[in-house]
Amino acid sequence: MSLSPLVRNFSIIAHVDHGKSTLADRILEQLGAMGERDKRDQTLDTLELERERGITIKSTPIRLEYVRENGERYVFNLIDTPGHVDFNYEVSRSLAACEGVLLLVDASQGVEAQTIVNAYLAIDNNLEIVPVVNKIDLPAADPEGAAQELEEVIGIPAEDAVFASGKTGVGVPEILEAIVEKIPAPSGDPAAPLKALIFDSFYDAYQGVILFVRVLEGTLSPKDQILLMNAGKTFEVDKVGTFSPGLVVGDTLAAGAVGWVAAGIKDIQDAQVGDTLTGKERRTEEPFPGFKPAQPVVFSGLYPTDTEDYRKLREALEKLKLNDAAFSFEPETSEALGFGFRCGFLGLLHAEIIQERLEREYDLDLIATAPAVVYRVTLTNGEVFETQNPAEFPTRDRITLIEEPYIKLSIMLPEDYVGPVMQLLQERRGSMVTMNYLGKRVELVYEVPFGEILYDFHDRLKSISRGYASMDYEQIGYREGDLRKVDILVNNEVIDALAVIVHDSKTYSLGRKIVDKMADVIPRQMFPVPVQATIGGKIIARATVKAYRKDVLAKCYGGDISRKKKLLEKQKKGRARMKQFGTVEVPQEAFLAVLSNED
Ligand SMILES: Nc1nc2c(ncn2[C@@H]2O[C@H](COP(=O)(O)OP(=O)(O)OP(=O)(O)O)[C@@H](O)[C@H]2O)c(=O)[nH]1
Repeated sequence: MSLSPLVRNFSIIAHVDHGKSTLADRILEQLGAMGERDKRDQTLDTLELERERGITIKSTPIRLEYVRENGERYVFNLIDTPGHVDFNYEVSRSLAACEGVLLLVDASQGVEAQTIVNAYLAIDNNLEIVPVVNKIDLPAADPEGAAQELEEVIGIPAEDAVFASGKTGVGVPEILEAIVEKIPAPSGDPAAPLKALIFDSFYDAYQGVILFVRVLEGTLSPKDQILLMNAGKTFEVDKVGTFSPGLVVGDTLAAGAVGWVAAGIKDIQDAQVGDTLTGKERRTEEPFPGFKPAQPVVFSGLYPTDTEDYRKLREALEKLKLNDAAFSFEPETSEALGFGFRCGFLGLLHAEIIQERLEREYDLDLIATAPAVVYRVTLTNGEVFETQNPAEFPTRDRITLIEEPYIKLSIMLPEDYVGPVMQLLQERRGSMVTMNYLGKRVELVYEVPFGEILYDFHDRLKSISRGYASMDYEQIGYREGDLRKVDILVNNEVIDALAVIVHDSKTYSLGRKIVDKMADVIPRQMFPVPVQATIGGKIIARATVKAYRKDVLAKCYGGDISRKKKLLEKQKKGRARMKQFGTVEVPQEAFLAVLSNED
């Protein structure tokens, strides 16, 4: 007998801050899943950093029991999804493990950029959508307006929306009923060959990698020999179980179930999100479609400020990597910064999180170089290679074609700010795809080079729109770009770690800004320090860090001109020696000078 008719697998999706965690907690509370011990705010967000930043990074499913008024008992598997665009692939895999979603919209904010993107992820996965207009307790709430927007923008009938508040709990019983009524039970044949989708994983020091899986077909039990189809590796299952919250050991997981598997997997690279489990002998015909290996798209160099910390940094990176298939690092040497690592991330937030964890949890002081995307370069000899390290960029005369990654960016904003935001997008080399009016709000869809939004785009967008604009994006592949490498020289020496790749139209303005900013932050030396920006050896901007002027003449009250000359001569020599032997201290700020390119 299969239990699946009484199972509901679902997820909650929403724009950031629309109240996903709060509502999830209220549902947990109503279903009695939160013992006093666990009753902290927002059980679903686990990492300390997640709490502080108020965002969800790792998905943690929870198994709940719901008893209807007529006595029917249901098992709800609530699968949480990360709340940031860097992790959209993880979101899409978590959704693939569900039959339905609660789509939350803040009643005072209405539909935002991430509401739309998430709703489409759900539609692409053929999921049933239960629309929920949340935070209706707010004085500024306009539940009907928000429901209407859902209908206009996404095509979900306004009358289907459940009005609720995660804060007061109103509407939560209706949501639970809607989950039973609208979201289909999982299907799948428990007797078929095993087919299970990995939608998340983490590394446990004792059991190895723990896989979070949705069983689509067949059954999974301890001692089973399994094959990870994309990785091409086989393992023996140690334990399986469910979530309650926390890992609870069970006997088997049958078609329709959401649970976890431990199979002595040591390397998280072997068990990537999106891969399919099947039997080693009795295989399913096709893996679950849409597998994408985790691939870093943003790169930055990380160097210990204290060279003694190199080993400590390596060990910390290795530990973080155990738990994060999407993070990569390899040793790199910079003439300026010494020994460090070139690290790859899913996006800027991911980069910031890892850096912060290194500094906090591993007590490391780091210098991070400006983040860069992956460029594709075709050389005159026909060779094509990808590089994300400006220091490795070939010279102009060896290049026939440079391509850069593009994204499709959607922005929701009040119509009053459309002009300035369009101007910002133009500055960032964006081209418009569509513009939709929704009452007093507008959805702008643009195609923009990814490198152009890496730095301060989001902050600028927020400040231009007084915080009202929201954005989301997806990658759409490579396009030709007229890009140049700008080198930065301090004291006439190229500082490799400061090189940046920039569009031809921006080389002069960016070069100017970088050298000015650097001249500002580099401490004064005993001699003047030139800071220059160059392209292919040609200087395009220059600034000088002024020297301290030791007032050697102060000692010669008037008096002898030859003595004055001698002193000045002496000072000049001293200066030359300093230049020769002295090293200029370049502070971390200078490495990020490129980031403040919009001042
Ligand atoms: N008035 C009111 N405030 C709410 C309600 N639900 C959430 N909030 C507040 O809205 C803010 C965001 O809530 P969260 O539950 O953290 O939002 P979230 O969608 O989980 O955020 P992410 O995890 O970043 O996606 C918090 O300050 C909550 O206290 C509600 O129903 N009514």
